Amino acid sequence: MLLCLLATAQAATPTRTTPAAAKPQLLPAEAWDRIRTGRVHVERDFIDATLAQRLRADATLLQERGLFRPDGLSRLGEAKERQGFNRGDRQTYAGGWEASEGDSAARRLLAGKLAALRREAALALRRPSMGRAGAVADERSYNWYEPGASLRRHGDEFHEETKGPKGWLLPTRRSLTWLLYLNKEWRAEEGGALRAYERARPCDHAVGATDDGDVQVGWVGEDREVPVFFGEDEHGERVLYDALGHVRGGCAAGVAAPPLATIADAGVRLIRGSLDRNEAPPAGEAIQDIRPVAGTLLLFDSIAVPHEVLAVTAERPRVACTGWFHELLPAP
Ligand SMILES: O=C(O)CCC(=O)C(=O)O
Ligand SMILES: [Fe+2]
Repeated sequence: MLLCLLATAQAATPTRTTPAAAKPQLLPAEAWDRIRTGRVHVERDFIDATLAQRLRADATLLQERGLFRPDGLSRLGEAKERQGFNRGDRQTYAGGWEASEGDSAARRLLAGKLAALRREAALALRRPSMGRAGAVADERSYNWYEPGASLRRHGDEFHEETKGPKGWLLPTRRSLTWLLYLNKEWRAEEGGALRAYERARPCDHAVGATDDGDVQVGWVGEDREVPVFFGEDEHGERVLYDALGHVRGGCAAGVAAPPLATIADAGVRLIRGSLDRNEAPPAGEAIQDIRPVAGTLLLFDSIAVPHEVLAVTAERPRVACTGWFHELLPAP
């Protein structure tokens, strides 16, 4: 996390080689290149139709048993129960993945496949702590959207410094987002697309965080996108710096949680997860809409890619299985 990072930042370029044992098996090498440089990978038929059908039936049964809770986009610092979510919001399964209720065997099958995916991702993306089963948290759940429901634009993870009192509380953070859809023959007219906001211009660098764990907070660059990270140098000064090693802002040591907008140089485009009401979408983004068809897996960096779920216009619910692979945070 320290500013020997200016040297390590360079190491995050695509010149690295992947060890022979790291040969991707579940996904092609291009998938990991896309994800590593801040794009969404879409893998159709990650699970077969039989398992998708079993998981859909399982989610439906758990929903009928009242085990889902409305769970829109939480505002940091406010208790979820007080945020007034209802069935017009996304609902998530509130029981455990290992619960004996429903088709636990189908859930176990998926868990096995996801564990293999996580190991492969840890090697291919060089995020070693993500590969440690048991040592690092995994989140997974079912998501349920009644007709009309949607999920506003958001990011899945942020720099701890920007989380207020919730920052630095946990030993891990979300590293990689996976979304697996369960909707049989879902048509475009049925809405509910996952809208991803990728960078319009190409990026040649690893996004999300440096090898030392400094988390990405923005982008710079003219023709190509260069990620900007936030960390501390050896004197305790707070520094924004890009993947090429250039300082892009900062402030003196001892300033706790400085607002990034006040310490970033003018050219830095800070990552915007959720937007304020009436706020125009940030420049430099490209929209990608993905239909949530059964068996389709989406994978992307949890920090670099804001996204939303467009309103479901179908007369049936939209069902997904979603989660995050975590990695260890460096000590604050
Ligand atoms: O249901 C989906 O497709 C996306 C869910 C999501 O973005 C989230 O839970 O953070
Ligand atoms: Fe999300």
